[in-house]
Amino acid sequence: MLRILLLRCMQIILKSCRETHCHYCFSEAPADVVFCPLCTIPVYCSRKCQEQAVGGISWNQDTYLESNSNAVDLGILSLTSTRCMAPNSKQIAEHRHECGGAHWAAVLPADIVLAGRLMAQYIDSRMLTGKSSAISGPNLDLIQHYDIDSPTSKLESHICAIVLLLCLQKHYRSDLSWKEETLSQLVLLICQVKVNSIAIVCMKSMDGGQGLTESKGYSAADDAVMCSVEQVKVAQAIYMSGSLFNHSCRPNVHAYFHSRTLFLRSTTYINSGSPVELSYGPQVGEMNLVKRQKSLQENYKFTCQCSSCSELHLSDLVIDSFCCPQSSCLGAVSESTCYKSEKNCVHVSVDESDICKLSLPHVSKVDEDIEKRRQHQ
Ligand SMILES: C[S@@+](CC[C@H](N)C(=O)[O-])C[C@H]1O[C@@H](n2cnc3c(N)ncnc32)[C@H](O)[C@@H]1O
Repeated sequence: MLRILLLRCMQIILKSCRETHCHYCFSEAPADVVFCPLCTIPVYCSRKCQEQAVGGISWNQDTYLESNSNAVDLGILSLTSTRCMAPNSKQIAEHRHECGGAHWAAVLPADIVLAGRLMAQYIDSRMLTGKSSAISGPNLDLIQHYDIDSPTSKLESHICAIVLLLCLQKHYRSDLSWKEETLSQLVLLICQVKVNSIAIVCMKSMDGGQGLTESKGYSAADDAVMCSVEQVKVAQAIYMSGSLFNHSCRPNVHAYFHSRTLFLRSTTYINSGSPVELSYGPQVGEMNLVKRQKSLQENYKFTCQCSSCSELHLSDLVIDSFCCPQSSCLGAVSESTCYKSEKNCVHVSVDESDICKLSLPHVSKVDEDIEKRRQHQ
């Protein structure tokens, strides 16, 4: 079995989970949450998570904000600024640049704040190595679709990049000099985040229990209870190597998360030289071909060319089908495919090697049968 652990990453909690989940490890937040000492945006499940996200804070009268209440006046916050602190350790705090000043991280969309975190990580690592002059942007080896983006989407990326740059400049103040191309680098970064970010999901019990992670599993037999669980999107992340995997509607690896870490586990034997493909969402058996293609186009802006989309699968035929009313007919008949089929047959590829032929009943005969049944009732 193939197991891959992917670490190099940057994450951001989704707005819908801001008050219910830890902003660092994404587990469900306990009743006694820990707040960021400098602003009211994030909550953490423990001091450890808070320190990892915020870093060491030097306390003084100017920087301290009473933030142990979510009801802090946003007007006051937006007027309050904290002194920019250069990173002084190897650990780069992901949230520090979002603290103080305008409350922008709570307002901008998650993917823009994520792009801001990547930019801040690049700046902080340069400052750590003493290269704080002439900031441009990180050179990430990630695909982007700027060329095919709609004019509205391009405009949105440009406006968000301008706002983000102003926010970052406010945080870093005069400690840095910015290159002219920084703005276009930020547009590029935003486009890369849009194409490559992965949704972090956790399993949530719908019976009011605690959130479950997939690895713990849940055995109804062991516990003699039934439990309904649902996948909940809690955060959005960029994993540098995780972003290299293409989508397949019949993936050969399954992605799951432990806190912030992405794991991939093979679900089938993968031949040497075959691509390792995961699912971005739609899968054969869950949605028909048309719906899968539509979902990938709408959410990820590409036309799926995976092997499963190049041929018709049995499940694509039967998933939205009617059950055949003829007792002698084994199959389920899809309304659309029935009329398109030639000589009253549909050719179905069951798997790559096996092609089977489904016989369809004559529509007029079906009508007769239905009429006969009505008369019997
Ligand atoms: C996260 S990237 C995957 C890695 C990318 N192929 C690369 O070379 O870096 C996602 C992009 O890859 C392409 N892609 C991924 N799966 C695909 C598929 N099944 N069919 C067509 N294009 C796909 C699309 O352009 C999509 O926006």
